[in-house]
Formats: sequence, structure tokens, C-alpha cells
Amino acid sequence: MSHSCDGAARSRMNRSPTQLLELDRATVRRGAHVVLDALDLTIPLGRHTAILGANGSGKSTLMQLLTRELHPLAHDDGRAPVRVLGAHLWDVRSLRGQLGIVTQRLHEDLRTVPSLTASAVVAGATLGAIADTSAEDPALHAQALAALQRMQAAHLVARRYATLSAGEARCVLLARALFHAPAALLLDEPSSGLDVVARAHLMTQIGGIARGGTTLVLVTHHLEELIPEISHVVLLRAGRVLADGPRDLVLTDALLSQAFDAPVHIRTDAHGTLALTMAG
Ligand SMILES: Nc1ncnc2c1ncn2[C@@H]1O[C@H](COP(=O)(O)OP(=O)(O)OP(=O)(O)O)[C@@H](O)[C@H]1O
Repeated sequence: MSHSCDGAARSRMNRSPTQLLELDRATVRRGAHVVLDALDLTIPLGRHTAILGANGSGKSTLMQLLTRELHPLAHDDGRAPVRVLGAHLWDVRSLRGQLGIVTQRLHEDLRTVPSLTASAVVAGATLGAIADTSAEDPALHAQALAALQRMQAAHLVARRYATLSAGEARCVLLARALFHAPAALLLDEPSSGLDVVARAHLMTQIGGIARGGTTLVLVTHHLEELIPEISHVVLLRAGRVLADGPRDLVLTDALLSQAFDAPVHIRTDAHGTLALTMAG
């Protein structure tokens, strides 16, 4: 009996996963506060998805479930509340090799080490840790340079990461995130703090990455970041899924007004960029 169970588990792990994320009534509590409330959600590989919601709706917490930095409450019957790439047990380091991550928190952590160069930041993806390895390893340095070149950021290779502008740092983080050719790229408000030109440049690069076949998961409350490649939107409200579907069905004034608890209006400019304004 236990043999056949082990075999089934092994064959599930060995099959090529088709789902990036599967949540089965996943609940996360922080202190007395239920931050995610019995969430059911599936994000297939290959479906570029935005997780959209107001401040405090649970977007970053959902991202941390995906990266296994946070764990949900266990189910009494042993069912796995979270599966990432088909598996519910992950060694975090091997998961980091499958997911490229760009978050403000990672950026801030990297900036705390003044000696770190852009090359070291990119090459550090091999460790999943913050340490300067590229200086000692010419092969790693060359790979980091190639990754920066793909982001049109080769000129930054020797610069100290902590001295980069927000836009430059974001390109270096993208190069790091893509270092292992991950199955999916997770972006948490990637363009926040960037000027209009740097934002357009970054979002063009992200669009190219999506078209190249890397699944995009974008966590944001900035509608400007919903590039055309994003085909699917999950709307969160107070730790629950308010809507989950094709972007045109979810991005309506009515649903967004519910999500933001205020009357809002979505508009599209001449270049197709979305923006949200207060209605009236
Ligand atoms: N460590 C913590 N302890 C207690 N509550 C927390 C903690 N971290 C987050 N929360 C609460 O969980 C809720 C969801 O937070 P989360 O950061 O996931 O939201 P978010 O949608 O990403 O918000 P934002 O857009 O402002 O970044 C918020 O009400 C927040 O106050």
C-alpha cells in the first residue's frame, strides 16, 4: 500500500508539470489576522497572469506562497494546500532555480551590501544567496555579463549595485532572475519608482521575455504594468479571489470598484496603456 502511494507521488513529481501554482483552500494567518482566506486558484504554466488588488489585499502574501517563503495552514486530511510546479514539498534552493524573482524586498536586501557589483548580483542567482562569487570565478563572471547583455545592461557589469538608479537596478535584477532560464518570472510591482521612459523600456523587455515563452506572474496595483501579453487577471479583495478570468472580463469598472472599495474608472490611452482613475 505504502509502495503504491510512493510510486504515485514519484510519478507526479517526474511528469512535466502543467501548472505553475495550485492553491486548494489555502489560508494564511498572520497573528490574529486572516491574510489569505481559503483561496482556490490555479495558474497554468504558459498563461501570463496578473494578480491585481488594492493595498493590503494579500498580493505579496500570495507571491510568498508561490516562492515558499510562507506556508499556509495545514489541512486536517493531509491534502496539500499549495503545489508549485506540481510538487508540494520543495527544497527552497532548487525552487529558486525554477523561478525568477524580482521584488522590492530582494532589491533592498541587495543594496545592504555596498561592495556587491552588478556582476555579483546576477551570478549570485546560482547561490540563492547574497555573496560575491563572480569576482573569483571568471566563467561565472562571463555568464553574468552575457545575462546583462541580454537586458542591454552590459555597461553596468562592474558598477556597485547599491549605486545604481532604480531603472538600472531593475534591469540587473531581471538579468539575475533570468540567469537560470526559469519556467516562470515573478514580478512584484516591477516598475514602481521608475520614470515614464524607464518604465516603458522595462515593460517592453518584460513583454519580450513573455513572448519568448517564460510564464509571467505580475503582482501589482498599477494598471500601467498590464502589458498586452498578460492575458489573465486574478483580482484579490481582502484575502479572497474576487474575480479570475480573461483580462477583458475582469478589468471592468464594476469589478475594479469592488476591489478598490471606491468608484474607479479604467481608461486606455492612445498607446494602449491602461490607467485607473477615481470615477466622477
Ligand atoms: N507580518 C505581518 N503581520 C501581521 N499582518 C501582516 C503581516 N504582513 C502582512 N500583514 C497583513 O496582511 C495583509 C496583506 O498584506 P500583503 O502585503 O500581502 O498585501 P498586498 O496586497 O501585497 O499590499 P501592498 O499592495 O500594500 O503591498 C495586510 O492587511 C497586512 O497588514
